[in-house]
Amino acid sequence: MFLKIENIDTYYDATHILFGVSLEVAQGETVSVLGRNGVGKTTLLRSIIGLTPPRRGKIYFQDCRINGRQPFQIARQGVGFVPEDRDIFPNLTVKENLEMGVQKNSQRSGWDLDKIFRLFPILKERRNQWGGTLSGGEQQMLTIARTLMGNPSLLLLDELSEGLAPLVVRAIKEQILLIQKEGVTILISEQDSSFVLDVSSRSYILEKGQICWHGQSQELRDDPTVLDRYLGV
Ligand SMILES: Nc1ncnc2c1ncn2[C@@H]1O[C@H](COP(=O)(O)OP(=O)(O)OP(=O)(O)O)[C@@H](O)[C@H]1O
Repeated sequence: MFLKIENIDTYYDATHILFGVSLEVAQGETVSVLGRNGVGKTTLLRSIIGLTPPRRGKIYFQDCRINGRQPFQIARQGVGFVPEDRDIFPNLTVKENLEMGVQKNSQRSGWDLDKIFRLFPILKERRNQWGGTLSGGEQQMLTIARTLMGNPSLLLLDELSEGLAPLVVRAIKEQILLIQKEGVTILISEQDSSFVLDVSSRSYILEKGQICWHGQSQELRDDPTVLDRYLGV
């Protein structure tokens, strides 16, 4: 299995957040993690990248045990994390921000400035502007693009659509579909199911730090009662 999470428990100090979470993502697949505010979606992604390592359980990436390794080591192995808070450098230009994403000595290749600019034409237009002058949606695209410059084979996307206008969300959705076509495996956390059910083949629903449902995204699209129950939409 490409990514395999076995029975993890994650804490912030004494606060127990994830309870025996297990999840799998196959190579080339896009999987979504859905759940209301505060159920532990971000914590799950932070557990994988090693920012908040689980205290119990195991995480395997490409059959290597990664929990216990440092975030930079996990990133070097090919896991890219796009955090919720659009973590760009405001005082660097768009092009410089992208260059910061390059991982030297990486065995993986595929993404360069030309390819990124084909996927995100707006970033090409803005390439000499300061990162801080971009709109929220453009900053979100820049964060995704910078992470792609590190040639991740697994991309962790945390609540991309938060606070963005529907038109921007639609553009980002199209970009995710193109990133999938490049063979990147994606795990995406979202509160807004309408956005992710169209891009993911399978979904997991988190409630109070536990997986309470998993199955085909199609099932959630066809039967809104499950979403009603767990997401209250
Ligand atoms: N650094 C921290 N220290 C203590 N508790 C935290 C910390 N970060 C998050 N939490 C708590 O952990 C729980 C899970 O938070 P998490 O951010 O993983 O949820 P989420 O599902 O991603 O929700 P959101 O939509 O708010 O990001 C919440 O109750 C939150 O208050």
